[in-house]
Amino acid sequence: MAQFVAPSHLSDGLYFFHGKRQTIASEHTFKVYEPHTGQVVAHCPIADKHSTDKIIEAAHNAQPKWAELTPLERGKILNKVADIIRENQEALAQWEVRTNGKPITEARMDIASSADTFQFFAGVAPAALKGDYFDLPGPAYDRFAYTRREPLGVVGCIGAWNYPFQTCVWKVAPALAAGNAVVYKPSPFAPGSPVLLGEVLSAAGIPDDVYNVIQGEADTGNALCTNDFIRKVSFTGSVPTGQKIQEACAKRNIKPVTLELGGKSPFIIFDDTEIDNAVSGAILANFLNQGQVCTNATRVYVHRRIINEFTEALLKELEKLRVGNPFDEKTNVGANINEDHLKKIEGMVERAVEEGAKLLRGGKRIHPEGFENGFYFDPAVLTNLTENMEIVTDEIFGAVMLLLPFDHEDEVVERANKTGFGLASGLYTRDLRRAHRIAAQLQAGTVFINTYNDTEVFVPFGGFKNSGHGRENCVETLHAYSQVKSVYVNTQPNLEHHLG
Ligand SMILES: NC(=O)C1=CN([C@@H]2O[C@H](COP(=O)(O)OP(=O)(O)OC[C@H]3O[C@@H](n4cnc5c(N)ncnc54)[C@H](O)[C@@H]3O)[C@@H](O)[C@H]2O)C=CC1
Ligand SMILES: NCCCC(=O)O
Repeated sequence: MAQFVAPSHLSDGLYFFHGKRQTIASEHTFKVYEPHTGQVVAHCPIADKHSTDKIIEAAHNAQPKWAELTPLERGKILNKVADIIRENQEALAQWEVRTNGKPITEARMDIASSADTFQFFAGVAPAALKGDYFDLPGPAYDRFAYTRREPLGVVGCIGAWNYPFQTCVWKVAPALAAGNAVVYKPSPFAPGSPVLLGEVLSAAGIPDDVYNVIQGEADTGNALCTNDFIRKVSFTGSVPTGQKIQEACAKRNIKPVTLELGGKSPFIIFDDTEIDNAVSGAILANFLNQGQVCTNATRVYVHRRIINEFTEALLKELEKLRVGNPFDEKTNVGANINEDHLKKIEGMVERAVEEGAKLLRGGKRIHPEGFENGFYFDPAVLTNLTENMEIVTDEIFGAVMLLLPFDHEDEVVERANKTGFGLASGLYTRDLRRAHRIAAQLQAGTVFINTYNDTEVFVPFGGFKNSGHGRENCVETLHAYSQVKSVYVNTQPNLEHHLG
């Protein structure tokens, strides 16, 4: 068992199988960018169907031995994973910044919470992966039934790029705790972190081929979804890709899917709110991780009576915002994931302004000194918007805050729910009765009251409506990575059996 030492570069291998970092031969590659410098740091080979199938087959062969361990035995290994992550928090966080461009202060939190995730699933698995017992007619010791909770086999996971390490952990920790093997395909925009996780898992004692990383784009993802050995797919990404994945997972054999998809969350600020608190909440809800958070509350509804005061306080607070070098401890907003994504956000802001929106600040690419080629965007605040503008209806996935006035509670709830998405929502008020009345009406998987963007490993996370189905981060997740077998028992098989 090798000790985990964070590598200084990953260009020698962005695959993980047979228990170590590897590369493969391939005719096709994609470029790996470092968002904060804008430099290409690797050319990653793309796994075709043949390579994908081979790695999945090895996982299929390795899984039964892992499944033979009891949940407690597996949990001991997963607790070691948590320990190694904590011991290497700084090195892993530095890698996360290089991979994704986010501020180091945020990356540290992502890594710390990933350790908690392994610890949580290690701890709950022995109690949660349990069966039931049923009496059948006759003496209880002659005939009864019981259930067993068994792993599914090999689970295929496909991730987005905004939380490269954490997204991977949210899938891998429960899947492994339940006794499955995993084949993970990261986003080609942030391929490194799951490979580092592989090295951590091996150092903790996860057997070879139980955890694997393959690389590629849509074709590789599709090869994963349509492989017969894959018994479940867990996906984090956009709604259109989620639709394709759900379809692909029904094609060759029926695979259950967990879909964590996009959002367009509303954030409602009532006129009884302490303005400074609401300003901090709105900034957290919009500019965390450069605005690249699925739960982001871009639609900020502010009561008309306080919207001027709120806007003034917000713009004043945003004068302190520091955009730039993500390794600087004082930076609040780092680099966007890549140039195309940055252009997409700029384009949405430009079109909104052409349609009549008023840009109050930011909204353009910037080139901080020393990092001129990095993908930096000055967070935007827009007002003078209407509900049917593209920027108000479509997911932006960038640092753009939209200010929309409202007059009445019923009106704002209706506007908040008028979207196909249903991932998250938030509200600020001092009136607790109103807060819970609205929480009950909002069509979203998570509601934040006087707070935003909290995620705890023991609280369910997932979407309503087109934002997906299934939950991560809770005991229920373990059930989604396992299946129930019912066993009927007759301890007296020699007794005469009566039909009917
Ligand atoms: N609900 C949630 O927990 C989260 C949702 N997201 C959502 O993810 C999106 C941003 O991430 P992106 O990487 O741009 O999403 P995306 O949907 O473009 O890609 C996600 C992953 O799917 C793969 N993929 C693309 N086409 C595929 C296909 N046909 N078959 C199989 N795999 C395929 C990509 O290579 C990537 O690994 C946003 O919509 C965001 O809201 C992001 C993070 C969390
Ligand atoms: N820590 C936030 C997770 C949500 C997301 O992946 O966008």
